[in-house]
Amino acid sequence: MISSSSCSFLSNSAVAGSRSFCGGARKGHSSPFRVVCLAPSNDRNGSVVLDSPAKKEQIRNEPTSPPAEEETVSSGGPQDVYGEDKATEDQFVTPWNVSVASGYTLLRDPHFNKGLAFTEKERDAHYLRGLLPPTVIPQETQVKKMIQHVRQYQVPLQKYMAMMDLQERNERLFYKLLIEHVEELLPVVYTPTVGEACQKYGSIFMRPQGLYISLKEKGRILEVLRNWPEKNIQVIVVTDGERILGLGDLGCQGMGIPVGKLSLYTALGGVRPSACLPITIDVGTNNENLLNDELYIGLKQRRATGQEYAELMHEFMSAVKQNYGEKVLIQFEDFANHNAFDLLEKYRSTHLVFNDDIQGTASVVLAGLVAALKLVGGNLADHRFLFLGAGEAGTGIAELIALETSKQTNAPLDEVRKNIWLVDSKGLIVSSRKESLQHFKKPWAHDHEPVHRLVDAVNKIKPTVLIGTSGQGRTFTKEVIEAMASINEKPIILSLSNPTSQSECTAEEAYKWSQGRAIFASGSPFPPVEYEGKAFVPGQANNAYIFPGFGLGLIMSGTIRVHDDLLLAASEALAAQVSEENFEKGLIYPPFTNIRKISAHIAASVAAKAYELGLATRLPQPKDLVKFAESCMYTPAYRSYRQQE
Ligand SMILES: NC(=O)C1=CN([C@@H]2O[C@H](COP(=O)(O)OP(=O)(O)OC[C@H]3O[C@@H](n4cnc5c(N)ncnc54)[C@H](OP(=O)(O)O)[C@@H]3O)[C@@H](O)[C@H]2O)C=CC1
Ligand SMILES: CC(=O)C(=O)O
Ligand SMILES: [Mg+2]
Repeated sequence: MISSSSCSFLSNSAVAGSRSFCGGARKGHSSPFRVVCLAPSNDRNGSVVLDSPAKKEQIRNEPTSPPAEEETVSSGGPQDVYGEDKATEDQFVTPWNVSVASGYTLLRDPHFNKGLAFTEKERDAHYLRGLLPPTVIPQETQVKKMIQHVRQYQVPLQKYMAMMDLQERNERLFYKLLIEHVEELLPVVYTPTVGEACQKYGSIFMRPQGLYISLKEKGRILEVLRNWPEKNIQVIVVTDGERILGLGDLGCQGMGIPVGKLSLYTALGGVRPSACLPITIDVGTNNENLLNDELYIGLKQRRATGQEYAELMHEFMSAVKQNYGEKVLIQFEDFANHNAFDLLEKYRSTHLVFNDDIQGTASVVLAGLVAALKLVGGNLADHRFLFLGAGEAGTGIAELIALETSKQTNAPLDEVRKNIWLVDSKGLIVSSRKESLQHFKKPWAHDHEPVHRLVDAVNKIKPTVLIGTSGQGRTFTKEVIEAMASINEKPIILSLSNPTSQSECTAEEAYKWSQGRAIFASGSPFPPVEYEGKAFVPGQANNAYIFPGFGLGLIMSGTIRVHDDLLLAASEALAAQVSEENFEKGLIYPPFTNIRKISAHIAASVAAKAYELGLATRLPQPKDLVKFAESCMYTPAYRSYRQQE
């Protein structure tokens, strides 16, 4: 056996950042075991050497006779559109090599396994002969095979499990499949199916994903972070599981959300999978079913609150900064609103933090509204907004609309807020309720008599835009939609709550009850609807449009703090991606098919704004930020492995 550090290509820093699964292999298997190095390796100029696209094509066409390994060209860097994934690292070129075990262990390492795509030469070089059936198939064929495999399942959760299984076996194939079939597979790895997966998380997973930090680890969180095998982390998505989609407190089982969001960071935004870290903070759960379930995987105690909660979170935030530095992005996801706003407020000036439910959602909805104005006319200031739901998503969106309107009109924020109304579980938010309101609702308490029912609020406020962020399914009733349609020629109706079961109305209901006049989008996807012989394609208003590109923009520019203007920049970039063809179909969001291109534009716009505000630390500023963003993106094509001499 040769230890990983004996690889002559490995510099000290590369050793620190490399994955070595040698230890596991030693314990588990007695198969031949040696160190191999992956191309890329470094040429003398410090640039990364990769196989050329032409050579990759040759491999595809002639899988049984791979070209000589010496035929390599320089790649990576800004010219290499979607070519390599190194540019999101801290230095422009990071000299690294990775050591992996060969043989049986290599096949069981999801980061490096290629399955039947291992070439004849690789099979010889890496002790794989006999461990695989004799056929060699290219990655493209593997993708075709896998999509057929996923499609054979009728039950969404089975499709989800097939995808997770693939992710655990062959990471690059997982991402290639997801990228190439993004419209079809997004509802499988993300909402709505991820909601059901979280509900059943404890029983469907054989192998833990991500990092669990519970109250038991108090005082030792830095130690726990150091147990994670990757060192160069760029994005952490963290939840405490208290508000998972619209499904409530799922405790430790909320882990499905950070895992799913981070797979979108990679597939949609091109952030390297090894730079992504899903974390669940387990402070207990108030979900009685879970507390009484002997198979529940989390802490069986009621949720810690107050000082105990704050101390654990503070230790976590400090440990993250200590371990990964100032520039790691921490995305808060699906915290309950009584913690979410406070955490964002507390850490926004000391850490690079972003709350997806408050800020990402706001940015995506503002983009959809700006696009919708092209269909309905007028400026933001000409419209009146009514929300069902005044929590993270509702007040986050409301605040960004107000900010943008105020910038456009030079009117004070307090003045423009008066055009925006919110309804919570107790009715319309009005000034007579102000004393008892949570702090994030107070700015929305306008003078009005109390109104209890949504339909009455619609008839009294006469909104042009109705937005559902209540987490309560079927609350946009026939009466409500008909009222919107009687007030507006083209009512804008957004049912943002997830998963599908919690959507305020279905696409079919929105079109049917508005006689085909609604401009509709929903948080979870609905299939196209036919109404009176006309096809309607509903859009998906989901923060998945924003956070991957937004995060990439922060990372590639080395931005150290999130500023509201960055959210506006992301929003503007997304709205600009809606084409005439999309508008003709009534769409206010572009299709997800082009999401990597969209993400590159969002990233560029966010980075440009960060440079303008002096928040970006990566200097000099690249000239063409879109190209730079594209060059930073991870691509899941297999790499050629070569043996160490
Ligand atoms: N499409 C997307 O990208 C996103 C969608 N969402 C979805 O939005 C929903 C809400 O999330 P979030 O804002 O974080 O949750 P919060 O818990 O912060 O807010 C929920 C709000 O809905 C109100 N509410 C609950 N029941 C009713 C009811 N019957 N009538 C009127 N209002 C009601 C609550 O009222 P009260 O304050 O009185 O309790 C609260 O104001 C979830 O389903 C989530 O999945 C969230 C983020 C992004
Ligand atoms: C989409 C999302 O972030 C949510 O529903 O919570
Ligand atoms: Mg969320």
